[in-house]
Order: sequence, then C-alpha cells, then structure tokens
Amino acid sequence: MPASYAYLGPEGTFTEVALRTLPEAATRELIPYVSVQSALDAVRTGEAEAAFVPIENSVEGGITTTLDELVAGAPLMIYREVLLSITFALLVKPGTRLSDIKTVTAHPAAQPQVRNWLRANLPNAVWESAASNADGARLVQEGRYDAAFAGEFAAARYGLEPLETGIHDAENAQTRFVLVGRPARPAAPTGADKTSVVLRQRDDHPGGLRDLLGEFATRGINLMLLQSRPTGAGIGNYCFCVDAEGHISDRRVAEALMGLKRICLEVRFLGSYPRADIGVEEVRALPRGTSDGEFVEAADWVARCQDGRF
Ligand SMILES: O=C(O)C(=O)Cc1ccccc1
Repeated sequence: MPASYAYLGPEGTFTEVALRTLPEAATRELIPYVSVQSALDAVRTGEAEAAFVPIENSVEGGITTTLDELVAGAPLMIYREVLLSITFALLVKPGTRLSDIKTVTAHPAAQPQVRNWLRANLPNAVWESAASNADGARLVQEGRYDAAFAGEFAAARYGLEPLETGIHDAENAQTRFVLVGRPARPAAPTGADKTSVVLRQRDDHPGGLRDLLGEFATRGINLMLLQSRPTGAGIGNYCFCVDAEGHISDRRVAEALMGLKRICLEVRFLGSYPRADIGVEEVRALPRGTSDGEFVEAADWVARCQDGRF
C-alpha cells in the first residue's frame, strides 16, 4: 500500500484540488477525512504520512481550527504550502430556482467571501455551517439544505448543478493550504522560504509583543502572518502564530529564534518550507548586515576579541 496523505474531505473540496497540484500527491493514496482535526490526528497516530488542510485565506485571515491544532496537542510540522484562487458556485439540485432557496450552507471560511452576494441575491436565506464546502454539497444532495457554496467542480460528484458561478466578493481571493507531517528535518532552503512559529509570552508586560517582534525586526526579517489565538488559560491570554520570511538554516532566522527562545515561555517551531507566493528571483534583497556572511564575520570577530586577536 502506498503512503497516504489525509485531507479535508469529502471528495470535491478546494483542499483536494490544491493537494493535487503537489507533484508528490501523485505517488500517494489521498484519503478524505471529515474534519481538519481528524486529518491531523491521522498523522499523529501514524495512520497517514501527512495531512493537507486549509490554514489561511486572504479575506478572513487564519483558519482558526487549523491554527489551534498546530498551537496545541502533539507537535506537527509544515512541509509545503499551496495557494489556490477561490471562486464559488451556488450548487443546487437540478430544477431548483433562486426563489426556492431558503437555506444555504458551506464551510465557515466561505461565508466572508460570499456575504455581499448573499445580501444582494438571497437576503433571507438562512446560513448553516458545513464541515467543508464539499460536505455542504453532499448535504444538499441529501436534501438537508437547498443550496451550497462550493467549487463548481463538486457539482457532478454530488448530482447537483451550478445555479450561479464565479461568486466572490473580493477579487483575487486566495486560500493557503499546508502539508503537515510529524516533526523531522525541514527540507533544505530554496532561497524563497518561510518559517512558521508559535510564540507564548513569559509574562504580561508593557511592550511584550513589541519585544517579540523586535527579535525579527533587528535582524531584517519580514513577517507574513501575525495572528493571536487564545491559549485557553483565561481572558487576555494569547499566543501568537507568526510566519516569517526565511529558513531556519539562515543565520538571521536562527538568531531571531534563539532570541525568542530566551524571552518566551514557549516557542513552537512549525517548520521552514518553500514559499508558494514568489520564486527565488522575486525575493527582496536582504537589508544590510543580515546576510549569513555578515553574521559569520561578526561571530568570528567576537571570537577574535575574546582571544585578544583583533
Ligand atoms: O477545501 C474546502 O472546500 C474547504 O471547505 C476549506 C475552504 C473553505 C473556504 C475556502 C477555501 C477552502
């Protein structure tokens, strides 16, 4: 049996479409799971080699179920990311007209992307959340709801037809998906990489968040995601999910993580992996003094000073 990848199912999710763009998916058995949690648990128990799940979208921000799973529980690591442009179709049973639709469903992350369309076209429809967009389509097939927002490609699979296509409140809405596995050595740097960490502060003090961000700023590291999530330990208790430019094997990134390790209660390393948004040729030039060579030179100089050889 080939190694398997778990993904947020059922068949026909955007997640499945994004997963199939990864070359390595062609050599794996792809197994749909009913939730992000169950897909990630399949990795934790060893049932699946890796899981592919949505983590962020450009309209609403972080997909909180995924972030919370990565923040807590047995540690997992991100190995790859995929960006997918998303537009929705309104899927219905053949023959349904817009005026017949009283209930609509989709994944909660879909709602902010179709809100204006709903207001303009189905202002009185009741919204119910589904476990995924394809699951919403399945529920329409079962007769539980009148319509589902999902990928147009899901229609045939669930015996539905698209009543409307190309629904997206925001132009260029994208969702980011990640391939998550058990902790192991990250892939070698490509020159266009991203590092994800979760930071938990030691104590509550003025400028606490600035102290964390300062570790990145002084080393010229640009941040691509900063999302606070409750730790569950009471009101006002948050940890921070951070995506930073660079790879843990870059000196500036390693030094920033060391700085954070010294001042945080906990730093959870979630991986260094190739960026999906740009290629090596588009990576911005490093700020002066932050290249590996400059870090090595500075460390050598300190060593010489300690030896009295400057
Ligand atoms: O993959 C899906 O179809 C999902 O349900 C997750 C999702 C939700 C909203 C936009 C893109 C993906």
